[in-house]
Amino acid sequence: MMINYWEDLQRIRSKRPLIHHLMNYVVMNDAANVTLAVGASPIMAHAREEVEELAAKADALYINIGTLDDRWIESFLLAGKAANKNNVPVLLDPVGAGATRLRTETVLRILNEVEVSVLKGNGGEMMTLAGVVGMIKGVDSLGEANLEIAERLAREYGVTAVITGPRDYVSDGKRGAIVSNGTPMLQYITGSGCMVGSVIASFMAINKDLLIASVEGLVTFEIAAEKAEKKSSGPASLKVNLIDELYNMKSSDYELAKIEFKE
Ligand SMILES: Nc1ncnc2c1ncn2[C@@H]1O[C@H](COP(=O)(O)OP(=O)(O)OP(=O)(O)O)[C@@H](O)[C@H]1O
Ligand SMILES: Cc1ncsc1CCO
Ligand SMILES: [Mg+2]
Repeated sequence: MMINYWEDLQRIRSKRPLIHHLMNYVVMNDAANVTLAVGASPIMAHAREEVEELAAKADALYINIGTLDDRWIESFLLAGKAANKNNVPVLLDPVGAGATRLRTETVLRILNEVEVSVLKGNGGEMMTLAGVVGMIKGVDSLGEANLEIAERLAREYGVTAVITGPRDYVSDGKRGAIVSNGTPMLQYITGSGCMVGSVIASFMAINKDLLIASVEGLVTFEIAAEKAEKKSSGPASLKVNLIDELYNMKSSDYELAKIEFKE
């Protein structure tokens, strides 16, 4: 499959799509910086009084349940429905699904009431949603998934499923892809999963093919992370260098893409 990574990154940079985030408090600032570094325009807003207005005008909506409570949950649903009404693609990150009943039930409620375009979580979260218990500790995954689980989730929930981890598994129910870029040091930055969501959402804003947009987001973020790691002495410098590498991405960097497609 031919993917125009560089052309699509240029489209993000020239269009500067608005990415409306309902992003957890832990990662809010980093997600905004990552979104800017790829060339899109972030807004972090979760007040129930404004989310419908913003989601309706956004180029993509990113719902991340990381620091949920009653008010946030109301806003997730309002924003998601407003996005649906206006054909704005929706990415859902089910942070900590399986860790508590509230998280699992909230994700299922959103999937039921909102048409989610891309469902992206780590192995434990996504295996929980596929009915496999005990694979999550707080927000951390206790195991790696596989392409079959991604395909099952895609079919069951009518989404493009993205499962992150040492290898990332992507499926739209028909086509599948495995991305093997990245570095283990990403596990030591809180919110690396949340941040890759911002990059995927930026590609979703300019590419209607959700499987390809997901792969483009994963590959872009993870190649930047590989380059950043070479310049870093630990997680703190990795995070700073990662934002720089996203900003400084070159077309030749995409030669590092490690991707396998399954039809
Ligand atoms: N062992 C690894 N090797 C290479 N890349 C990895 C590894 N583990 C995670 N990654 C990459 O790190 C990013 C985050 O994935 P991960 O599954 O750790 O997310 P997460 O658990 O949701 O993170 P967070 O909750 O901190 O946001 C993805 O781009 C993933 O591919
Ligand atoms: C650590 C943490 N806790 C809630 S959200 C979050 C960010 C990583 O998922
Ligand atoms: Mg996560």
